[in-house]
Amino acid sequence: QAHAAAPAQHQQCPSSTPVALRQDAAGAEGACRLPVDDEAGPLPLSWSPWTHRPDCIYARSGAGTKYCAFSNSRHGARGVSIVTTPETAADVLGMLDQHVGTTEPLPDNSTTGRERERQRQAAFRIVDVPGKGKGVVAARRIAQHDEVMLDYAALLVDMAFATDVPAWTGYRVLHTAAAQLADPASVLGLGQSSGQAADPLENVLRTNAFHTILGGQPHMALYPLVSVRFRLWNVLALVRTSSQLERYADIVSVSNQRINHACKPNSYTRFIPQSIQVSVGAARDIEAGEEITISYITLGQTSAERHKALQQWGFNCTCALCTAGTEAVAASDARRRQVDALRGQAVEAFRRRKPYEALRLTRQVLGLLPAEELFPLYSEQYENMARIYWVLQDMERAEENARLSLDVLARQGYIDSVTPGHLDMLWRQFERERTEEQ
Ligand SMILES: C[S@@+](CC[C@H](N)C(=O)[O-])C[C@H]1O[C@@H](n2cnc3c(N)ncnc32)[C@H](O)[C@@H]1O
Repeated sequence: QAHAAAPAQHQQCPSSTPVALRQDAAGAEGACRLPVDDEAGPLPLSWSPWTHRPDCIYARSGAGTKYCAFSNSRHGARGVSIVTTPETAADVLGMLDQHVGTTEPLPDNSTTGRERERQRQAAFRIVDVPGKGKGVVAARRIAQHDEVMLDYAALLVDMAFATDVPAWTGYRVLHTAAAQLADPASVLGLGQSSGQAADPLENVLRTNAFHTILGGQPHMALYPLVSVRFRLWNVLALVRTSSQLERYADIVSVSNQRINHACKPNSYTRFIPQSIQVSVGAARDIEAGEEITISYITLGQTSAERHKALQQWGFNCTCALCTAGTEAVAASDARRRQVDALRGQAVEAFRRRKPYEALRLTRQVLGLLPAEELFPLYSEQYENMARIYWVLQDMERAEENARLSLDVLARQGYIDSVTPGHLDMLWRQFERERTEEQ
């Protein structure tokens, strides 16, 4: 209620991006969305654009903090449900507006949306992959940086919800959120690699959720197509009710489309906060029939480090690199250790004001990256080259490398295109770093 009374021109919505930086209409007008909860009126209009009346519970502690299930069953392909506070829900409406507007046609209902979806679908198909269950393979050739798939978040849950709410009612709200999706099976049918938690939906979250910031707050998010395991320690301490199990028993077995892990993945994921989507892009050209893979863990680790990291996630990796012969694995490990060491040495040399040494070391790193297919590191290394040339006042080479760095980001979709504005931002950043160092 507090922000309803504030003068419109000075308003800043509670936890969201400052008004000046917001692209959505509500932000531009300086008007904050009013939080709605279960006390909103009985008519759909009162809780619009949510398609269901919010189902809310109070947190165990805290001055009347409420969490509710907010659903719009028409968002994206299968609806979206967000279990969060009314304030966060109000904040994220700006993001969802592009897709949840009650008068605007939804992208997936429009001809172009359907066509785009059809083309995307045509890029991959789901097959059985020996030793890994289901997997995703390219149905046609996919060029480097082309989008392989684009997925909407289906279920988002505030991280604090898990520990803040009483278990039984917590499960109720969670299951209400899932049931209100246009396609509840897309979430409830996701794999559960552990039966550790009492509730099946909790296991699904533990197995598949991405960490996503929403309205400034950490949330777990399920993107059913992309769905990647994400370890959540002690997040949900909730219990199952047998009636919920019965209700879902017939849909929990539905199979889903998901991407397996590889230690030299051919694809990468990118979060699109404006629409709460995840996009999967090709890190290199992918041939028809090749399995689409992403990395579940930090890229560039050695076999022992990867084994340890993946053990925590509950499986032994059988990707091409891990099952290559002992010699190939040892050679890869040696290169990875070298990349790691050289990156550190280059930074250290630069810090000690030895730019030519830093240049030599960075060039060596760049030379090792293709063999290990560590694509995300290209942008960072080209930026370092630009930084060194900038210090050496060789602006021609600085710009050349800055463009290479930005070009990688543009091809990954992080920026629309490389503009002089982006170059200026880099120069300003280098300038700031120099001032801070002095
Ligand atoms: C998010 S799911 C991926 C889809 C899964 N294959 C399925 O059929 O539902 C993650 C699970 O797939 C399997 N998996 C994924 N990548 C693997 C890999 N590189 N080696 C072995 N198993 C893998 C593991 O069982 C893992 O727990």
